[in-house]
Amino acid sequence: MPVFLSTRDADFEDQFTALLGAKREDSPDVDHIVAEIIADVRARGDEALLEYTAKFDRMDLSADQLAFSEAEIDALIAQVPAEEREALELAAARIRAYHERQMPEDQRWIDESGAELGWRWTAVSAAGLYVPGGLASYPSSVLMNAIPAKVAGVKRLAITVPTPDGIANPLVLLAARLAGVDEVYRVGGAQAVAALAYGTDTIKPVDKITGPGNAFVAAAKRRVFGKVGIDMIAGPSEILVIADQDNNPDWIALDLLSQAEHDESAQSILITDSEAFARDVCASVEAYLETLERRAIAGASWRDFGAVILVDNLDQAAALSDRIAPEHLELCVADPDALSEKITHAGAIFLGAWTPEAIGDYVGGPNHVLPTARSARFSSGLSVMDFIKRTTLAKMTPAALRAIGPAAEVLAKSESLQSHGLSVTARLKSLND
Ligand SMILES: NC(=O)c1ccc[n+]([C@@H]2O[C@H](COP(=O)([O-])OP(=O)(O)OC[C@H]3O[C@@H](n4cnc5c(N)ncnc54)[C@H](O)[C@@H]3O)[C@@H](O)[C@H]2O)c1
Ligand SMILES: N[C@H](CO)Cc1c[nH]c[nH+]1
Ligand SMILES: [Zn+2]
Repeated sequence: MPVFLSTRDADFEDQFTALLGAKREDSPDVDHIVAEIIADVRARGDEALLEYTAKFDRMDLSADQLAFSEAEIDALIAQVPAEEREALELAAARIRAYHERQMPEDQRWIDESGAELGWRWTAVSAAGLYVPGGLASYPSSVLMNAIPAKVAGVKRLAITVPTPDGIANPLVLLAARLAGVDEVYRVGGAQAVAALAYGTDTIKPVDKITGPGNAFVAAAKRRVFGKVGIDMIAGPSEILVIADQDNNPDWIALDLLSQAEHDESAQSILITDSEAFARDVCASVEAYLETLERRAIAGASWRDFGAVILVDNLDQAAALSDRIAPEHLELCVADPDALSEKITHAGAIFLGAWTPEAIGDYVGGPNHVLPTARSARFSSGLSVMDFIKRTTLAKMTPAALRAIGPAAEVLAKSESLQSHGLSVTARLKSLND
């Protein structure tokens, strides 16, 4: 059973704080293992990569088998049934259309001093896209990573994806082909992140690593940040559903289970103002757990990290939601738009009972790579912005330098940085000569 809290409980604040602090992905053990793996891949390159792949994914490869060849990709793609290809193409088109709107414009203007100022956007040169593949396979994540990168103009796209026991999902390769990915490597976990960051003989280093993954992948991304850019910490999935009693308990139960089934470390939370509805949803979750193929994973997640919170009103629900800062927030209430106005911290919001979170996972259009573990307080879901960077531009004229240069001279003096000041003085002096 998940924990059941009520804001009326005398110790609610303590219980809620304990829920927020629940250790799901930030464990020192994981970080310790990951640090060793990264150091080993840095030191031994492909050799270490092959050993970890044998250990964790049970595959004995040679270095020249790390990358999927074009012929292997062609053969796998040929196996994809038409229905799956069409669904993937629909998803790709919708994701592309959504992300094309995100591309910002360059700016350039002349201010009152006569200085010309601005900025321009350019893409990172090479991006490494982590596609999870341990407990489930994620063709949709290929699209969610690669399409924004392509829209941004990234020249080289490399995917790493674990293929446990050597089993590759043909749809992952088709998604890579559809999205214009250049290289696909059959490696996963912290070792893949290390290879993308530091490079090996086979995998050339990239400038930015994006994509979701389990606790090992999330910890590895944290550790390589600085050597390369990363998007965010997109770890084990989460859903928070705020629902009133006018909902079908089965629908809400399935929404909670949809994220619980990703990982034993996933987290599903229901906030409602109706105790009877909460009990109905819990009963429905238990009933579905009897039948689901992934009941072991979903059941463990619901038991260990699931929660039901009873509130007096929806304002309370919104305030608690902001403290949780969930990856996914479903608002199944009479006026979801009004409630969403009261929410500040969430990776993605799904408005109304007709918008199951799973639509966002596949075909809605917005990105499904989203911040987890409360990091929606300070980061956003993956977007075109993650693959571009801004370079500022400044162009002075003699008149502009005359107008603003003296202030620079004063500030340089106050910082005791003589050459800074003199570089301005020399130019101003030449104007007066
Ligand atoms: N937040 C998001 O946007 C988002 C999107 C999709 C999926 N996800 C999450 O991604 C995760 C996918 O996890 P997964 O496990 O299916 O695939 P994964 O590819 O992330 O992890 C598999 C790899 O983990 C490594 N690993 C496993 N056990 C290990 C151990 N004991 N020591 C060292 N390394 C180990 C192995 O190298 C293995 O190849 C789930 O948690 C899911 O919820 C999140
Ligand atoms: N819900 C995941 C993000 O947390 C994304 C996903 C991919 N496939 C299914 N779900
Ligand atoms: Zn999902």
